[in-house]
Amino acid sequence: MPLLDMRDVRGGYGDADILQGVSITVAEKEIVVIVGPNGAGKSTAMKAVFGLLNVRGGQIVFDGEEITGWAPNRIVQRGVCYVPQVDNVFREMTVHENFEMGGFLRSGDLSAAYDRVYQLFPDLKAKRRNLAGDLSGGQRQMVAMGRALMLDPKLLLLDEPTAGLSPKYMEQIFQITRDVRDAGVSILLVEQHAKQALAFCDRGYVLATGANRHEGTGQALLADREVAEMFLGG
Ligand SMILES: Nc1ncnc2c1ncn2[C@@H]1O[C@H](COP(=O)(O)OP(=O)(O)OP(=O)(O)O)[C@@H](O)[C@H]1O
Repeated sequence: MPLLDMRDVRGGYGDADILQGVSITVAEKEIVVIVGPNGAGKSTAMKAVFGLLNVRGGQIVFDGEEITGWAPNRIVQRGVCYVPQVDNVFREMTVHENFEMGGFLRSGDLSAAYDRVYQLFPDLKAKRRNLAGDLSGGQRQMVAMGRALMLDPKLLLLDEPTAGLSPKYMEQIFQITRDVRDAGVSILLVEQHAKQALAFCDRGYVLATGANRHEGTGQALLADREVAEMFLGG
């Protein structure tokens, strides 16, 4: 049984359905990427998992329990964390304070959680007293991921984590995403950099106009002529 099983989900923000039947699964310790043209509903599909959408059809099962219609705070408690594309750090707080905020919902000793994030993001250790707003875009993205990881999620949702980053930082974010997976966390991410993301993920989904269009291993999708011609720029 997959960790996340989103089946035939329909829904939107107001009355109109943006998702017309989207099905996505993520297995334990798997990195799954959602790609597709602008406005395809990639971010919306991810928001549906996190309870940010009016879901009007289909169902979302996480770790054996149906979470369709749950509020985000309850979904967080169940083990899913979401890193939005923008405004994902407290800019006026230090790196360490951002991590503290991340751990706020957890009780008990957080020292192991701090050790883990500083191990994953060694660059941030030296910058732990710097304001998050003063960091580079790539480092801010790491703060956002670290803050989410303070909650020790089973599934991490990343909305375009490499948006606006240089190729060097993009590769670094992908590498860190692998490290996070190797530490036992499953990952679902939305990516604009479709080629690079398909090359790095385990499995991918191509969405178009709010519905599934293609799915397969990253390598299979990269090798698919139709996917290449229609979605990857030939
Ligand atoms: N908060 C919102 N309220 C109303 N409509 C929205 C909202 N967010 C997105 N939409 C609409 O939903 C559709 C799908 O948007 P979504 O952001 O999921 O696309 P996407 O595939 O992630 O593309 P992009 O790469 O452009 O972000 C678009 O038509 C968009 O205008």
